[in-house]
Amino acid sequence: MRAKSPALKSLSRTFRPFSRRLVKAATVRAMAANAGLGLGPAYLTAEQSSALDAKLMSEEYGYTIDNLMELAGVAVAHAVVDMAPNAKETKTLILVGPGNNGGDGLVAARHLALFGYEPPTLCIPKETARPPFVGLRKLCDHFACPRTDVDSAVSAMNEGGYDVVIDALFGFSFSGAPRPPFDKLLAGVASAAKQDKCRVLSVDVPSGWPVDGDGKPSDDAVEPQALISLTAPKACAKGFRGTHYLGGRFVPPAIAEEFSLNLPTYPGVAQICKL
Ligand SMILES: NC(=O)C1=CN([C@@H]2O[C@H](COP(=O)(O)OP(=O)(O)OC[C@H]3O[C@@H](n4cnc5c(N)ncnc54)[C@H](O)[C@@H]3O)[C@@H](O)[C@H]2O)[C@@H](O)CC1
Ligand SMILES: [K+]
Repeated sequence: MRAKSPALKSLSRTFRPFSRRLVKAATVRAMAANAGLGLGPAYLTAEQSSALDAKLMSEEYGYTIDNLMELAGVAVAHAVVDMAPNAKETKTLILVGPGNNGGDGLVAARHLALFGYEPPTLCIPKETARPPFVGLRKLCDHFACPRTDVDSAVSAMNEGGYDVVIDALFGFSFSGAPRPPFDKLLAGVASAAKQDKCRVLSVDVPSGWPVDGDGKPSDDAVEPQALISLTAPKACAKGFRGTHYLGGRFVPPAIAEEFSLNLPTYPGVAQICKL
C-alpha cells in the first residue's frame, strides 16, 4: 500500500468526521425510507404493477390470485373500519368492476359483514362468469349482501343513501375512456363525492384515472376522499391529497427489493398503514 503524504493525512483527518456523518446520514435516509418516514414508497406504472403481479404468482413465488385477492380485500375492509368505525351505523355501497379490482370489493363486502357492519350493497354491472368471481359473489349472497342496479345506485348515492362508497370498479389494468354502463356509474359516484353525499374509498386506483397519469384527468372524474393502494401505490396517486392507505401486506422481501418498493413498515399486525 502506498504511504499517505503528510498533507493527505491531515486532509483525511479533517474530513473523516464529515464523511462518517455523510455515511451515517445515507444509512438513516435508507432506514427512514424503509420505515416510510421520509422518502416514501415507489410509485408503480401499470406495466410495473402487472410485472409485480406476475412475479408474485410465478412458479418461483407460488401465490395464487385467490390468496392475493383475499388479503387485498381484507385490507380494504380494514380501511373502511378506519374511516367509519361505527359498524352498526355505516351504510356501505360497493361498486364492483369486471376484473380483479372488483374481486377485491367482493372480498371486502364479506369481511365487513363478518366485522358486524350492515352487509354492504353491491352494484355489479357486469357479472364475470369465471373463478374466483363466481364463488366470491356466491359467498356475498350467503352473507346477505343486497344487490342494486346502476340507475338505483346512482340515485341513492346522490341522495345521501350511503355513508361509504367503495369504488372497486377498475385498478391498474384500466385504459381509455370508461365504456357503458361504467361511464354512468363513474359520473354518478363523481357527482355524489363532489357534493359530499358520501365518502368514497377507491381501491388501488381512483377509477377512471389513467394509471400512469398525473392525477384526476378532468373535472368530471371521481375525486375520492380516501384511496387504498395495494402492494405499492400507482403513478397516478403521487399527488393524491386525501387519506392514503397502503394494503396488501404480502410482499416477499426479495420482490420488494427487486422492484425497489421502499415499503413502509406496517405497525404491529395491521393490514393497512397510512402513507
Ligand atoms: N398484486 C396486486 O397488487 C394485486 C392486485 N389486485 C387487484 O387487481 C387489480 C388489477 O386487476 P385486473 O388486471 O383484473 O384489472 P382491473 O380490475 O383494473 O380491470 C380490468 C377490467 O376492466 C375492463 N376495462 C379496462 N378499461 C376499461 C374501460 N375503459 N371501460 C370499461 N372497462 C374497462 C377490462 O376489460 C377488464 O375486464 C389491481 O388494481 C388490484 O385492485 C388484487 O386482487 C390482488 C393483488
Ligand atoms: K378502483
